[in-house]
Amino acid sequence: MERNELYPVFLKVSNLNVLIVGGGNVGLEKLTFLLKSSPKAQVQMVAPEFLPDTLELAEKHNVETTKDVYVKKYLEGKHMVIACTDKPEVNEQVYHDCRRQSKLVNVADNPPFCDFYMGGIVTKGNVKVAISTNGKSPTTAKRLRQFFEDVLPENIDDLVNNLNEYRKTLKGDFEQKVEALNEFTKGLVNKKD
Ligand SMILES: C[C@@]1(CC(=O)O)C2=NC(=C\c3[nH]c(c(CCC(=O)O)c3CC(=O)O)Cc3[nH]c(c(CC(=O)O)c3CCC(=O)O)/C=C3\N/C(=C\2)[C@@H](CCC(=O)O)[C@]3(C)CC(=O)O)/[C@H]1CCC(=O)O
Ligand SMILES: NC(=O)c1ccc[n+]([C@@H]2O[C@H](COP(=O)([O-])OP(=O)(O)OC[C@H]3O[C@@H](n4cnc5c(N)ncnc54)[C@H](O)[C@@H]3O)[C@@H](O)[C@H]2O)c1
Repeated sequence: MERNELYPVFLKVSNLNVLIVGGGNVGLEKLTFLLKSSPKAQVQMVAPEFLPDTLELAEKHNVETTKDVYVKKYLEGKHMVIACTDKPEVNEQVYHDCRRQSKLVNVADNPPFCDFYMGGIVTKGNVKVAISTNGKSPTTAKRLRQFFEDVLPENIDDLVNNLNEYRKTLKGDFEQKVEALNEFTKGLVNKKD
């Protein structure tokens, strides 16, 4: 069986500068999911035309919208870039410019031109589950997201907060704490270890 070898990370996009090149349907979709997870993400968008919905969402979240065609100067100071124009040659230019400057780049909907993929994301309080199908089926990622939104209990955040409090009350060295926390939570899984 083929195996997903991508390495997931949880980015603090409120500390990172993100550039979205393109302001159409796909730009709106990427911005929507980014802000849904990270409402304080630092984002700039550049495109000659923006959809009214994009402008409205951008304004709500202090996203800078720049009416211009893409040129390399917009990469300055950016940590990661998403390209989603309707011009494949522009998207590829963004990809190559970013690679040359060691910036992480995603050409939306174009897996070979992605250093990273956006995932399906479920958030319940402090708990976040990110889903990837290795770029093979975004529809499956969406359906799995909906499935986990349904099955993850709303009170999962209570467990996290209670364990955080319990951890603070524990005495002893790191290993003793780990042992106590594992003993306390072993009923959550069936495996005996
Ligand atoms: C998860 C999600 C996050 C997000 O967008 O933030 C996401 N796509 C979502 C939805 C979605 N996108 C598309 C459809 C239409 C149905 C379909 O084609 O399946 C649907 C479903 C729908 O809308 O119902 C079109 C599409 N997308 C890609 C291709 C190219 C290809 O597959 O080759 C095509 C075809 C374009 C064409 O035909 O030309 C590629 C990518 N889309 C990814 C992410 C990355 C892989 C994630 C993974 O590993 O699974 C990857 C590789 C790159 C990237 O964009 O990062 C978000 C669900 C959010 C949610 O609901 O929770
Ligand atoms: N809409 C979808 O759901 C969908 C699904 C799959 C694939 N696609 C593909 O993704 C691409 C984008 O789709 P869309 O629906 O967002 O298109 P769109 O026409 O709604 O938006 C394109 C955006 O790119 C901008 N743009 C054009 N030239 C630019 C440049 N030189 N620099 C910066 N921005 C520039 C435009 O101003 C506009 O904001 C298309 O190639 C489309 O075929 C779209």
